[in-house]
Amino acid sequence: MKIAIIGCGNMGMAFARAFLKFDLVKKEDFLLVEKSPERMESLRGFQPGVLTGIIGPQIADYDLVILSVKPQDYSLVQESLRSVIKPGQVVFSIMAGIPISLIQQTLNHQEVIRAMPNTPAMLGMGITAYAASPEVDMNQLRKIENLINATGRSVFLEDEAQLDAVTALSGSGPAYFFYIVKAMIEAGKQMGFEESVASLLVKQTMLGSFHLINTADRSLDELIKAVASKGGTTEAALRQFEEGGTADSLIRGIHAAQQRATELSNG
Ligand SMILES: NC(=O)C1=CN([C@@H]2O[C@H](COP(=O)(O)OP(=O)(O)OC[C@H]3O[C@@H](n4cnc5c(N)ncnc54)[C@H](OP(=O)(O)O)[C@@H]3O)[C@@H](O)[C@H]2O)C=CC1
Ligand SMILES: O=C(O)[C@@H]1CCC=N1
Repeated sequence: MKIAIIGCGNMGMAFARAFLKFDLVKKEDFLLVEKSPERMESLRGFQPGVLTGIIGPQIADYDLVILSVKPQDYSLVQESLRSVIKPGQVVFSIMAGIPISLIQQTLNHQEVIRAMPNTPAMLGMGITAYAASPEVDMNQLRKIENLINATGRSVFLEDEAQLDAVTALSGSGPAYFFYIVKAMIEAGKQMGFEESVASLLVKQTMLGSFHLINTADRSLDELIKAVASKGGTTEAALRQFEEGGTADSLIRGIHAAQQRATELSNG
């Protein structure tokens, strides 16, 4: 399969590297389009078949065109892509918020898949939800699913509208996790630990706790209860979180992310 990637930043290259790792695509079968001169320079080491700063007619030679620019940059991309894209090519967008119908309309092109991955895709541990226009056939869809699975796990959504919520939950989710880890390390520093020690204590706690969630035959409430002894230290912390509205605040934040995804679709 020959793949063109437009916007070769964090996510575009996470996908490219995952495809390479599983031998799904050869290096010479990549066309990388990147605007940033610094990024272009670093992409030379990847040795793609074609590395360019502009969208040109050679795009028509590629089976799949991945759109991985920021949603705000899409209007410029569509202006040049519209005249070179050909029927039969599949457009695969990971841009937050931009609906399939808008991509179809702006590119005058019907075969479109919209997906929402997350940064653990860089390690092959991502989760990607995706939806497809009816014009994408089963054969195309199967090939795309194989590609996505090189970056981790995947969920097909019948209802594209759910992708804004996916964006808020798992797309942005890694940042929420890092935010909580950072706050815990900060608390450790305030209590007198070197950053390295605080970091080790917190990271290993998160890793072990994650495995407990995944393997222990207990609900989250039961897992919390098993840590929080009556009248003990954990209860003191949880009481403070409740009084400060920590869980509510996280939930409100996730709704705000969903709202922002919807705004991005409106330009
Ligand atoms: N980061 C994440 O966790 C996730 C991101 N996404 C989505 O993925 C997309 C990319 O995000 P991310 O990889 O983080 O962004 P990056 O900024 O890392 O990468 C985007 C790249 O596209 C370049 N670019 C902008 N305009 C053009 C153009 N016309 N032609 C070619 N290249 C262009 C940018 O250059 P310059 O910097 O000069 O503008 C930049 O290098 C976004 O739409 C985002 O919504 C989805 C899921 C998770
Ligand atoms: O913050 C963003 O807009 C993108 C989408 C999901 C993660 N990053």
